[in-house]
Amino acid sequence: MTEVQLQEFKLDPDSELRFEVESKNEKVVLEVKSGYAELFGTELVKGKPYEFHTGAKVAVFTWHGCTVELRGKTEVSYVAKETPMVVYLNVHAALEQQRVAAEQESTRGPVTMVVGPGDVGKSTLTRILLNYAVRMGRRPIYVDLDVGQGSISTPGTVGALLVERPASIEEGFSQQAPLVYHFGYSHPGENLELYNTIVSRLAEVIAERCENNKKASTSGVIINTCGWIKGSGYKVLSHAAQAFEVDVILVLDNERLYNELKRDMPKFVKVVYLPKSGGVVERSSTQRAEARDARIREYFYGKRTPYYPHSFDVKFSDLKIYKVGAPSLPSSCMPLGMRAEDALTKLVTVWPSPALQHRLLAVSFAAGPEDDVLHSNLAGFVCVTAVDMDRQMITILSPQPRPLPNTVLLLSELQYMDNH
Ligand SMILES: Nc1ncnc2c1ncn2[C@@H]1O[C@H](COP(=O)(O)OP(=O)(O)OP(=O)(O)O)[C@@H](O)[C@H]1O
Repeated sequence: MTEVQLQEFKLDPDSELRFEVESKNEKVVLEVKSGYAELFGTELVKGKPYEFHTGAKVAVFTWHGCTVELRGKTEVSYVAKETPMVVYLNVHAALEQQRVAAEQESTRGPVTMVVGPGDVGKSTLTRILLNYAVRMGRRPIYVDLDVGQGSISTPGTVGALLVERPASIEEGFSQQAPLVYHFGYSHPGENLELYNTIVSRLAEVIAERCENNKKASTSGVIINTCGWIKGSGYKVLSHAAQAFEVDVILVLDNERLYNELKRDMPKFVKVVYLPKSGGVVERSSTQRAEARDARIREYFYGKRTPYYPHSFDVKFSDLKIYKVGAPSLPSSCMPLGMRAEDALTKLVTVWPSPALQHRLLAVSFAAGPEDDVLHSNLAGFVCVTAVDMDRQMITILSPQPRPLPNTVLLLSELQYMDNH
C-alpha cells in the first residue's frame, strides 16, 4: 500500500496556502482543522474534507488565521503572505456601496466587467466578487463571455446565471437554468460578427430580466471576459462594455489596456487597475485544450455529483442541422443593401456526414430555421458519437433521454471524444 502524504500548514491572518495537483489520477483532500478559511470567496467548513483532482490550482485564503491539512500528493504547496485579497475586498466594498444606493434609489446596481490578458485571474476575481456579494445576501448575475475557458454550459458559448448561493468548492456555481447562446468556436476571432451579435443579445435579455427582478437588478452584474485584449480583441471588449452599459471595468495586470480603456470609455465608467495574484498559474495551450475537454466531459458526466447521460439514435430526417456563417464574399458580389459581414451570421444547412462524429451540437429553443435562431437561447448540448450513413442515423450522447427537446441543432467546431 502506498503511503498517503500528509501535510499540515499554519496560516497567519491575511495569507494563503497555494497548491497544485498535477499527477494523473491524483486526489488531494483538504481539511480546515481550526480557524476560518475561504476558497476563492467560498467559506470552508471546519472538519469537512474537500477533494481536488488532477489539474486543480487552488488557494486557501484566511483573514483571521487557520490550520489546514492536505492529504495526497501535491506538486506545489506553499504559504504566501503577499496577496491582493485586501484590494479585492475593497473593490467588493465599493460595489456593495453602489448596491445600497441602487436599493435606496430603486435604480440598477453596478454592472462590472473584469478584463485583462490571459492567466491573470479574471475568472477567479469574478468568482470571489460574486461569492462576496451573495454572502451579503445579494443575488448578482454572473455573465461569462469567455468562449474558450468559460464555466457556464460548455466552451463555445456565452452565458449568464443568477447566483443565489456561493460557489460550491468542488463544483463551482450551481448551473440551474442558465441563459446560454451558441457561438461554436473557442476564440471570438473566429467570427467577430456572430460574437458581437450574441453578446448584444445576452445583454438585452439580462436587461429585460432585471426589469422584472428587483433583487437581481440592484445586486448588479459581474462579467468575465476572454484574455484577448489587442486589436480586434480590444474592439470586442469595448463592444461588450457598451452592450452591457457597464459602470465599472476592473483591469487586471495590464497598464496598456487600462490606459486605452480610460481614454476610450465614457467618463461615467470607472476604470480601475488591479494587481494580479502571484498565485495565478499560467497555462499552456495544451493545458487550456485539456481544461476545455474536461469542461465538456463535466457537462455530460458531472464533476463530484455524477450525471448519467443517455445514448440514442436519431434519424437524419428528424434533424435540421445548421452551421452559423457562410463563407464571406467581397462586398461587390453581395446583393444590394447587404453587407459582406451579414454572411457571417447566416444559417447554412449541414448535411449529416461522418465529419459530424465527435462534434458538439447545440440544441436550440428556436421553433424553426425561420425563427430568430441566433437570438434564441439554448436548451443544451448533445455530442455525436457515431454516424451511420447506411441506416441514415446518428448516435448522440445527450444529458436527457429521448426525444430531443427540439430538432433545430447548431453545429459547434468543438469536439469531444466520448470514451467514458
Ligand atoms: N491565488 C491563487 N493561487 C493559486 N492558484 C490560483 C490563484 N488564483 C487563481 N489561481 C488558478 O490559476 C488559474 C488561472 O486563473 P483564472 O482562470 O482565474 O485566470 P484567467 O485570467 O481567468 O484565465 P483565462 O485567460 O483562461 O481567462 C486557475 O486554475 C486558478 O484556479
